[in-house]
Amino acid sequence: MQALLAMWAEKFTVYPDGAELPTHHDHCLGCGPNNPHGHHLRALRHGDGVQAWHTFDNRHVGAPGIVHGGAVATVVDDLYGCLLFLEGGPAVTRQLTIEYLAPVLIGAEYRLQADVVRREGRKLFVAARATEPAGRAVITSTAVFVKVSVEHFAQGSPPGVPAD
Ligand SMILES: CCCCCCCCCCCC(=O)SCCNC(=O)CCNC(=O)[C@H](O)C(C)(C)COP(=O)(O)OP(=O)(O)OC[C@H]1O[C@@H](n2cnc3c(N)ncnc32)[C@H](O)[C@@H]1OP(=O)(O)O
Repeated sequence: MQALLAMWAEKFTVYPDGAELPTHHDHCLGCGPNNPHGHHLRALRHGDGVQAWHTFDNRHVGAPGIVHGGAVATVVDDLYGCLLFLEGGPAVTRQLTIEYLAPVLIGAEYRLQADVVRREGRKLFVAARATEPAGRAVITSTAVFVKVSVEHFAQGSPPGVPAD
């Protein structure tokens, strides 16, 4: 676990505009390339925020043809987690809200954008949206993240080690 924490710490560096941001780790449900249940999200720096183009597949279906709301929340939460790479240190989700404005469709590509709205002590207030190619927003979101030390994550087992 200590090696993983050290690797995370190295990811909090400078990323130029347009650069692809790193994954949190290989098995992350949002962005990990080696999680077979995951979303494999890839995020880019976009100005002071992050953006991603994302297509949900049938592993994340709720009503037929429509993405499960929890899957949408997972991806938005993870996109905020990518925004942290621009903040210079880790934080965790304390509150997450999603406004589901229109169904998110399986197989359709959406543009996701997340930005820091304001910083207050150890709190980061962030906002995100997903839009169709034509520009209509299908979800909007706000969240409160709380900055933590890298050691916060030592509470869990390393990925690949069964917790049960
Ligand atoms: C690359 C590696 C990185 C790793 C990245 C890993 C992958 C990222 C994935 C995406 C992100 C996630 O899923 S993260 C995983 C899901 N989240 C978690 O597991 C977090 C679980 N919660 C906790 O561990 C704890 O509650 C903490 C550490 C967040 C905070 O605990 P605490 O220190 O006791 O503080 P707490 O009382 O809860 O409140 C913290 C501050 O937030 C304020 N606060 C609380 N609720 C609200 C609210 N709704 N709106 C405004 N403010 C609020 C409080 O007033 C307080 O302000 P003030 O008094 O400070 O002013």
